[in-house]
Amino acid sequence: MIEVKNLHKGFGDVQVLKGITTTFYPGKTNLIIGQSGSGKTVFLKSLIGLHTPEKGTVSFDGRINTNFTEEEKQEWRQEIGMVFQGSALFDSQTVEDNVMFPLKMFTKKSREEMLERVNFVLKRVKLENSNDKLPAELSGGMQKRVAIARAIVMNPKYLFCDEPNSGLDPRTAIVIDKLIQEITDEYQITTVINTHDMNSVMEIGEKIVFLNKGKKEWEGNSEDILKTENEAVVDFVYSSNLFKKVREAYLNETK
Ligand SMILES: Nc1ncnc2c1ncn2[C@@H]1O[C@H](COP(=O)(O)OP(=O)(O)OP(=O)(O)O)[C@@H](O)[C@H]1O
Repeated sequence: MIEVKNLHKGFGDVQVLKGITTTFYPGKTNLIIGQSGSGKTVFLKSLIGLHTPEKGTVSFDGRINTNFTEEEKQEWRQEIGMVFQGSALFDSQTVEDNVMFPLKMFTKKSREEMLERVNFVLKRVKLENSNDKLPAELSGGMQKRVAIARAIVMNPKYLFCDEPNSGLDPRTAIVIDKLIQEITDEYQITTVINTHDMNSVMEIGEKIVFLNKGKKEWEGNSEDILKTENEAVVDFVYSSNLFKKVREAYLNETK
């Protein structure tokens, strides 16, 4: 569980996060949405310790990250998996080496043990028999799956994904979303995803936090978002005609 309390972060005179409080539970896909510039990336970076908040706390199962000793910080970092925009794989390394990288960095496992774990996670993302391929030989969706395999290879408690669907066609995007949701549930990971993708909001939004100008404007799940009358959420989420129609149909059905 990740508990965020009154989080503030600014740069110089510009206050970006203005007191955000929310809780992310294990086994749930938690989505952060909001307009460009609303503070989603700064928020995610503040959670993983890349930004230090001026005020407020982020606690990971009761442990406040800014209070960690150097040793505790190292341990905590190993509990975190990350999937970046554009996958961020090492181009010159094979799939196997990419996925094995965190194990080599952080564990003292033997090569056989590492390989066993790599093969396990590659199978989990349905990429068995791709060990020797280079990222350039894979489609965007497959690269994303390698990135997910690498993110879970250390068996993380927390998974952070920054725009995991960027650059993918809608069908592949849903496959990736579902995979993240399944893995989150299966291993009871606390997963936090920054997204622009309204399909993701509807498909896997078990908890959605809507940021507006650095504040938490609204939170709820994918069903709540269909019912909400919050103007800022409605303006943002239902700016497309398609989603407007989906909402109208839902509201008519549930009248
Ligand atoms: N390192 C920084 N120094 C100064 N200002 C920053 C820094 N990082 C972000 N900002 C500012 O914080 C604000 C929020 O940026 P952020 O990247 O979090 O938005 P976002 O919601 O992720 O946007 P997008 O959806 O376009 O990625 C912006 O006005 C940005 O210019």
